[in-house]
Formats: sequence, structure tokens, C-alpha cells
Amino acid sequence: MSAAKVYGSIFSTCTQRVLVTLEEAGAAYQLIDVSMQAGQHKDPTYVAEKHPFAKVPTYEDESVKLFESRAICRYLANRYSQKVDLLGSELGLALMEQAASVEYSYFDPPFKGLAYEKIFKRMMGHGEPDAHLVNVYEEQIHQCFDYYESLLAKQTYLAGNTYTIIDVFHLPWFAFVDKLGIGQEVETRPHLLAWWKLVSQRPAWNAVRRKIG
Ligand SMILES: N[C@@H](CCC(=O)N[C@@H](CS)C(=O)NCC(=O)O)C(=O)O
Repeated sequence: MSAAKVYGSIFSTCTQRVLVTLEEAGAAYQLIDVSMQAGQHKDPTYVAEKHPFAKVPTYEDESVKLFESRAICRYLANRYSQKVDLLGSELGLALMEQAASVEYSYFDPPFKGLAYEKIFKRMMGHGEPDAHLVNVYEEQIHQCFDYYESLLAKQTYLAGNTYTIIDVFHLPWFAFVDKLGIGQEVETRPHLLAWWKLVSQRPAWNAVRRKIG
């Protein structure tokens, strides 16, 4: 089995999601840097051959070519299910899908929005944070964390009592809580804090963190 190729950037949260899953599986992979800063993801050849929407990451191995980080993680969790169970097989499809949908609908969008307003907007020369939008995103994160706190009072991980790709999906943005000035939102929720302490200690996540530097 030759090493899989991940076209992406170590600074991209979507790329990190895929790398964590590969690390969990102990799979060999090569990260081929696509510099977003240099606009390489918009290069017509890259768009034609790797990602029709001009984004990262894209994944390739001897049998498949895929884009969309969560789809890649699902594929990898299936491919390496003999080595590590990240599919929450015993949890049932409905609970896994519900947890996946919560992440995609209520966790990821406000984090992405807040990170843009508070960090990337200035960095990209797009101006100052919009105070109204910051409030909206913070309120959405507050609501999502309230739900997670009540959920994690009853189970260890976000999809049940097994660590799954749903937990993996959350790691890259969750690591931004302090930079986004919302550390208190975690500190004041003991079950959410306990979950974060548990998942952020995983060797696979730390292997990717070391690459981020
Ligand atoms: N839903 C896609 C999102 C891909 C995406 O937005 N990637 C970001 C990096 S995390 C990107 O390529 N941004 C560059 C751009 O939008 O120009 C996934 O999960 O793979």
C-alpha cells in the first residue's frame, strides 16, 4: 500500500481533520503543501485536477480521489476500521448522523465566522471585526456549548461513549477557543472541559499539533 497523498495546508482546519484521522489509523501519508497564501488552491490546474471548488484538502490513494474533509474522514474510518474504530459502529447510524449534523450546522459555522472576524479579517487586510457579527457568533457558540454540556453529562464523547470521527471533526476549531477569547465558555462547563482534556491528549491530535508548530 503506497502512502496516501493529502493536498492541503497544515494551517487549514479542514486539512488537520483529515490528518488526525490518518494519524489515528496509523496510516502512511504524505502532506503535499498547497499554499493558500500564494493562492495555489485557485490555480486552474489544481481546480481541474484536484478540487472543483478551489479549496483544500484533497485526498488521493491508489483507489480513490476525494475532496470534502468529513467525507475523507468517513472513508478513512471505513478503510482502517480493522485498526481503529472511529465509526461508532455500536452507536447506530441515526445518532452518528445527528452528532455529525450538529457539528456541521451549529458548531462549525459560528467558529468559522468568529475566526474570520477576530483573526483572519485583519490578517487578510479586510478591515476590523464587525461587533454585531461577533455577538451573533458568540451567542451561537454559547448555545451549542450549552447543548454539548448537557450531552456530555450523560456520555463521554460527542456521539456516545466511543471516540469517533465526530470528535475528530471538532478538534481543529476547538483548539482556537483561547485565541478567539472564548476560553471561559469552556472553563465554566465542567463536562465540556473534561471532554476537551480527554480528546486533546490523544497522540494523533498531538502529532498533527506538532506539525502545525
Ligand atoms: N467543506 C470543505 C471546506 C473546505 C474549505 O473551506 N477549506 C478551506 C481551508 S480549511 C479553504 O480551502 N479555504 C481557501 C478559500 O476558501 O479560498 C471541507 O470540509 O473540506
